[in-house]
Amino acid sequence: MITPPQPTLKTQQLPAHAPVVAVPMCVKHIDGQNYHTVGEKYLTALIDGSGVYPLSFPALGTVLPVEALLDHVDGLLLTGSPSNIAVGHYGGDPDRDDSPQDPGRDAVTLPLIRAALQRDIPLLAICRGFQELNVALGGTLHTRIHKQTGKMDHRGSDGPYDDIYKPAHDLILEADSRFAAIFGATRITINSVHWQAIDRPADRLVVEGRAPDGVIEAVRVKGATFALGVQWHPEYRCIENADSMKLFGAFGDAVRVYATARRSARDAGRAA
Ligand SMILES: N[C@@H](CCC(=O)NCCCC(=O)O)C(=O)O
Repeated sequence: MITPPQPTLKTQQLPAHAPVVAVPMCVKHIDGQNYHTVGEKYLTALIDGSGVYPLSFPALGTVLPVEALLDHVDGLLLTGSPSNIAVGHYGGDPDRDDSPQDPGRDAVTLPLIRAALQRDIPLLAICRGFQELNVALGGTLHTRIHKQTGKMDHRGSDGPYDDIYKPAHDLILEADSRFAAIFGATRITINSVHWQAIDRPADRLVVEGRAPDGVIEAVRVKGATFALGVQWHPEYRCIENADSMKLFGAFGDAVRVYATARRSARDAGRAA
């Protein structure tokens, strides 16, 4: 039995014109109805860590023009989720029979990632979002890392939350990587709450960090101003972790630069 979710962390007051970051939601089935949800810790991490407004976006990609969303936002955050990307999107081995699926989310995030990268919108992808980034760009996944010879068990415990998201292993970063520059270090300690992981990284991804067992944990999109993916959970109690605040702070800085340019272009269009 998992103890109730962590208490809502203190959230700062944002300036009126703080930039806006889109956060695609997941579909949960409760009592026969669909609910569109997002974990609160991602929202408070954007507010407290990045200084931006989160804008949750429903997983209705088959009826909503997801690309139109990008005309109104300054960044994209792809959250984690217990659900897995449908294997059909990357041609991998059959997933476990009881693998939780979320086709509604798949239908939004995979095209949204490609569209955001075409516009060079700042993007931060976390856990499932990290895996979506790889699949959207043509990469593949392992569906059960703990079954791989020589790999650690990267799954979280059964609770309570502080145990699930406790520090689990080191992250070893390439010395010349964007992440090493953000953290000011080539080795940090991270949490781990995932069954799956990148198998073949997409051609556009630079692998910047791995776990001690070689599992890919940090990637950067080649040629993008700010498009980073992480397999761990920096959003969890973000304000209590210096490395997490550095990562969300760097994301917020990139979003503010993009927002300024977007507003200037919009104002110039109005003046014309
Ligand atoms: N289902 C995938 C991705 C794991 C993941 O995103 N875990 C987070 C769960 C809840 C949360 O913190 O948002 C896998 O198992 O690899």
